[in-house]
Amino acid sequence: YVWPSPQLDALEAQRWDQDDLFSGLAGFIEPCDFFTFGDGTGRANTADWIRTAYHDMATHNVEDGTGGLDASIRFPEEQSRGENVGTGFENTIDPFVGFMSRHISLADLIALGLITAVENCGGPQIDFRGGRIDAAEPNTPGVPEPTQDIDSHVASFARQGFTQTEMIGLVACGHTFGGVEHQSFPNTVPDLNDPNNTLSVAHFDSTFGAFDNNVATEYISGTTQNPLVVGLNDTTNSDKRIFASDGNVTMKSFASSPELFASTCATLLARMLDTVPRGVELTEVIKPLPVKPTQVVLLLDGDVLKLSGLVRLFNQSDDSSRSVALLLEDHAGKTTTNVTLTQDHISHTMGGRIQSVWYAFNESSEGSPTLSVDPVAGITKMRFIVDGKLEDQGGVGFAVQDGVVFSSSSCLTSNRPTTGRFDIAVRNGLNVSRVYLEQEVKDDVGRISVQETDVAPPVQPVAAGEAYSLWSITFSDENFTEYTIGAEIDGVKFSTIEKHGLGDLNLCTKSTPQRRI
Ligand code: HEM
Repeated sequence: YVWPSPQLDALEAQRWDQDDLFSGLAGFIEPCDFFTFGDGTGRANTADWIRTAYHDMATHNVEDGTGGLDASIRFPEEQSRGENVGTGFENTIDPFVGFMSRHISLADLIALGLITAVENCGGPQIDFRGGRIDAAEPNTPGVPEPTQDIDSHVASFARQGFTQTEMIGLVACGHTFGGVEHQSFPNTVPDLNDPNNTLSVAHFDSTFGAFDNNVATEYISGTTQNPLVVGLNDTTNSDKRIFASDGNVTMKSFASSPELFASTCATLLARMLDTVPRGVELTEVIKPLPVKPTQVVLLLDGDVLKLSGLVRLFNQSDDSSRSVALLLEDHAGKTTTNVTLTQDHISHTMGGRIQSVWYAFNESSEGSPTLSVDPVAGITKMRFIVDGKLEDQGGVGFAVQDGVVFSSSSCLTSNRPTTGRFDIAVRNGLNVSRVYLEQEVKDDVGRISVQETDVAPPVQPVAAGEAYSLWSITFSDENFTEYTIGAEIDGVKFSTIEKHGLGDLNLCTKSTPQRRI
């Protein structure tokens, strides 16, 4: 895709900046057997995340198109069903909710949780598409349980959209992580009395925090301790029935080839994540942009436009001799700025297999982290030159919108109660039909939408330098909410990326009057 695209940019960051400051779930699963939810050992967040994705998806019905990966597992009503025993779902959803935004649903985060867990803990790369929609209500029950017989399991996976062979694959791909906990399944797993496994979790294989084919090699060699294969209670030995249901052909192939196991899991897990209710349209597979501007902020500050941001070079070594230059093009088509950028930080993805190097939009590490641009000339696009090679998305450049920007003349009119004025600078000569503040709000089932508050056009134009006029709105805000700025320019909606809140503003002083023409 071509940058900027607000939703794809956000999904791309969450998917490919797995351990970065701004996004990334990987911090919750380092090391891979890390467990954050309550005291005790033997469980791992990775396993909870993978099981959550499966149980959310497993309600799908291919016939009527209902159910699927839609975060319906967040509803207490669904979590309290016998088929969803345990605390793993809460453990998964609690931290994920903080990563939701207008562009990323909880269901997308559940999908990304599985991908991050598998990729960061030794597994293959999994294709990710975004655009899942969070359900408004619980789905019909439908998660398979270990007490059911093989015919029920085959029928259950068929209802979810998977063949018998695919069922064997999916169960093995999931059960390379985690295990069965005594508290949830006391008849399958006894109290283990193990000081290194205080939650008494009988693991499916000897490496419960890692993706590998041990679940298959140990099963085929007869050394498996999988509690759903060698459990004392044969009624709950569902993995035994499933794995053996094709005469062990599939499990033998997994045991003899870690590569085949990994590639089969990559395909099956991607399909599992893309199993969504009928009518939901997923995006294209989110590929990493090789050169990606991020956190790009343009503000009007007095008589200058200030540009700040970062550019990420994906899959690059940490090379101090690399040169990265930023070129800015103005409304007349001229390149007005050509600065050499400084390295800012490094991030990793896929468990350290891929590294990204980030450069900040400032000329030196000591300088201010912004570039000044003449507002009259303005800015229309960015280009980068990396070690002499032009990076401009095949000629289109990286478009920057300078038509409607936040003005740093915004200030607090009163501290108690908190009342403030947002000044929004609108470029003269543009066809701007609306300016509004955007606030992310949650509905009564936790889904995020955007609430718009119109900013009335000024009664008389208020000049802000030669190129801009100010539209202002005064409002009180007890909740210190943050807003993005939205506008309709030539009938097309646009939003700033950065958020502003009254909490960030200083008290208005006499030196920030509004000038009138
Ligand atoms: C017939 C199908 C399946 C049955 C009967 C089944 C059964 C179970 C049971 C009884 C547990 C123990 C849960 C606990 O102790 O709280 C479990 C755990 C787990 N299952 Fe499955 N499962 C099935 C399919 C799958 C699939 C398809 C996946 C993923 C692709 C999956 C992923 C997991 C994971 C990761 C855990 C470990 C959870 C943890 O350790 O916290 N399962 N499964």
